Amino acid sequence: MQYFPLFVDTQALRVLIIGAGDVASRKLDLLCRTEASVRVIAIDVCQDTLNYVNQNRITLEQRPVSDSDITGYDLIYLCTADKQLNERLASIAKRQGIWANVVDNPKHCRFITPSIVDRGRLQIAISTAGAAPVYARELRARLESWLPLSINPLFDFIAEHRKEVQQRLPVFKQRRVFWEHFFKRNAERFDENTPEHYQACFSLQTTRGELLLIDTSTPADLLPIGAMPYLQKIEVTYATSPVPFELNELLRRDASFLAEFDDDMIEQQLTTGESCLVYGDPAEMQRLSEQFVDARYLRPGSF
Ligand SMILES: C[C@@]1(CC(=O)O)c2cc3[nH]c(cc4nc(cc5[nH]c(cc(n2)[C@H]1CCC(=O)O)[C@@](C)(CC(=O)O)[C@@H]5CCC(=O)O)C(CC(=O)O)=C4CCC(=O)O)c(CCC(=O)O)c3CC(=O)O
Ligand SMILES: NC(=O)C1=CN([C@@H]2O[C@H](COP(=O)(O)OP(=O)(O)OC[C@H]3O[C@@H](n4cnc5c(N)ncnc54)[C@H](O)[C@@H]3O)[C@@H](O)[C@H]2O)C=CC1
Repeated sequence: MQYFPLFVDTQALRVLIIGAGDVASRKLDLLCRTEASVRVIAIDVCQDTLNYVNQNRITLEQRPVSDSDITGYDLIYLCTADKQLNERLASIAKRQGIWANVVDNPKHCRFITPSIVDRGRLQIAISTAGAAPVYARELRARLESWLPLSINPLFDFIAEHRKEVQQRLPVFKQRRVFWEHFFKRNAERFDENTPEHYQACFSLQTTRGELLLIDTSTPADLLPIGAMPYLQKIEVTYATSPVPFELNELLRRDASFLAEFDDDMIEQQLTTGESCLVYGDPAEMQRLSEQFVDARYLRPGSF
């Protein structure tokens, strides 16, 4: 990974763009959506750039650039069609510790501009490490047609309710399960049902069944004493190995046994509020404990 994606806070970010042609104006369109302060220095200025000046979004100096302009910024975009000029200014920026983007030369770029899907709080940045910007653009177009417009208010809704979820569900794992359920139920759209889905996930959380995992290396007499009440709640036991007599004795008489199952079956059972036990080899139990974030993996000393 030569280029590492990160998301920069643009409040108080100072940006300088040299050049105001087509390419500069594409970078400007992106930057003007942010909270950064933007200055442009260029000899010829396209209409797009002038529009931003008229809206007081940017400041413009219509003149040739000089070396002394390259100071006091966080980011600089070098967008003239003069390769040598771009490179010279990039090396000045480098000496000053300013991050430069040279539009005609990735080798001199401290960072590159991704193709961006901008949906409010949801931002998707795509890069091909400079190999194929047109592919990045086409992938963006596909993602844009796939994501519903209402994804913007959805993420505003989520951001507004994040605190409430933290307060109502004090355990980290509960919150993770809550949000997993929420996205499964509500998907990516925001409509009149979204608040209902949100509320329903709180009650799902409380009625969801317990998932217990015991591996074949744990003898029944070494199971933690605190696990006994949970074992008594088990309605279904999924076992890939024969369940030892001593463990069987700890389970309810009416619990059913199944030797064949998959993750979806377990999930369905838990969602309907039934508690399950899975008994099998340690590697499989480890996998399940990662797959089901709310599982209790019972091992000696685990309570
Ligand atoms: C390295 C990078 C540096 C940077 O600019 O930050 C860079 C470099 C160069 N681009 C060139 C050409 C084109 N670039 C585009 C388009 C985009 N270019 C963008 C980013 C980047 N371009 C960075 C890498 C991003 C990545 O990792 O993929 C996008 C994503 C973002 C944006 O610019 O806003 C935007 C799509 C936005 C969108 O629509 O979503 C088109 C198509 C078009 O114009 O429609 C063409 C013409 C077709 C072609 O040549 O491929 C040339 C050759 C110039 C020449 O030959 O003279 C160079 C220089 C070189 O490769 O040496
Ligand atoms: N990174 C990218 O996405 C792409 C990069 N390019 C490259 O970007 C470069 C710019 O392309 P365009 O915007 O089409 O060029 P352009 O010629 O339309 O614009 C150049 C701008 O630089 C200004 N400029 C030139 N010399 C200057 C100086 N000494 N002081 C101040 N301003 C000066 C001009 O006044 C003009 O505003 C080209 O080298 C092109 O190969 C082209 C396509 C995509």
